[in-house]
Amino acid sequence: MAKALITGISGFVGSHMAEFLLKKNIEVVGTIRHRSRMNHIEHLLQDIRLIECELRDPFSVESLIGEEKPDYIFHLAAQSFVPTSWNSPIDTIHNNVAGQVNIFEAVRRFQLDTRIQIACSSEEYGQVEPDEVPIREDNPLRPLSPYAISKMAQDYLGYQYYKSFGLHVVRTRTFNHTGPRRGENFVTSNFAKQIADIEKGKRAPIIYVGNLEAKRDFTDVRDVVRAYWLALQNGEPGECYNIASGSCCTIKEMLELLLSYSNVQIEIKEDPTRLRPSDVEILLGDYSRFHQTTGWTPEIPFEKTMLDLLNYWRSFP
Ligand SMILES: C[C@H]1O[C@H](OP(=O)(O)OP(=O)(O)OC[C@H]2O[C@@H](n3cnc4c(=O)[nH]c(N)nc43)[C@H](O)[C@@H]2O)[C@@H](O)[C@@H](O)C1=O
Repeated sequence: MAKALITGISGFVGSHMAEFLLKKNIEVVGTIRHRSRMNHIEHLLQDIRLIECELRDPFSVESLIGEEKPDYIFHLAAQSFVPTSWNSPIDTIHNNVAGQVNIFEAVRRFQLDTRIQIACSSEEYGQVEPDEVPIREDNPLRPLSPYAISKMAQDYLGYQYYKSFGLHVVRTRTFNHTGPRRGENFVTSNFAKQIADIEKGKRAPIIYVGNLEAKRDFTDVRDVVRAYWLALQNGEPGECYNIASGSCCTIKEMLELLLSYSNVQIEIKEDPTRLRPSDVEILLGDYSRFHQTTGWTPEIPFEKTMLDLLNYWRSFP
């Protein structure tokens, strides 16, 4: 039986990745930290193994990799919220970069032929010119946040460890993704939760928003984890691939879709604290390189993703 290690298994994507791999009969081991919340993976605890590991600590990572010797690593653990990266830039960069270097070094030390997927991001493209969409992998990277810098470093470290040491690293540059369990800081989940709370009478019928003009390309998380699996089956080591839906909408259009699923009358109000020092205007991805290599296409329509997300928040008392 093949064995997969998922870093950040208790997180949004990690929990969906674990579900996907278990259905494929892969043995699943995941890293958690002492303060990790377990609510996303409670239903899986019988079928997975959890190991406490601080990825920033090289000793912790070395003993984990040496003990487990996984066939696959899905490296999903990260500080992934862009606004937090302005408040704690060094922490974001250190967390995201050091954790990954520790994994690479441990795989190298034990001379494993582990296949490693690393979760890079469309945020790396940053400032995109109107004639550059849909964005291809060879577009210049013009990062606009410390988070984007941390992901560029992860991305290029993946390239470098492949070139220097032959590590089997596949770099997935994923555009926005969402679905049930999405953290409530992120815009889709934040708006869905506000609507669900208004429906329950827990708050006044006013939804607070930030920049509604930004355009984003959303993929369902369940399509994304399938892409990560295919990246390690058929992806070229050292290569980077866009994972995207190939279409985008404004945040306003996304909000209107969510509101169309609700019967309550809701007022929209801008909350200035939700505006960012600089916001990426448009992210629209061309995923043809990944499609040609793996045959992947996104399958779940955006309308279903957003309804599932709203119903997820409605399911809480
Ligand atoms: C690919 C990339 O995708 C994600 O990064 P993100 O695009 O920053 O995601 P988000 O959901 O925080 O914002 C999306 C857009 O929505 C705007 N927006 C408006 N109003 C609110 C609002 O009220 N809250 C938030 N959070 N955003 C708002 C906000 O200004 C931005 O333009 C992460 O997964 C990241 O890890 C990643 O890699």
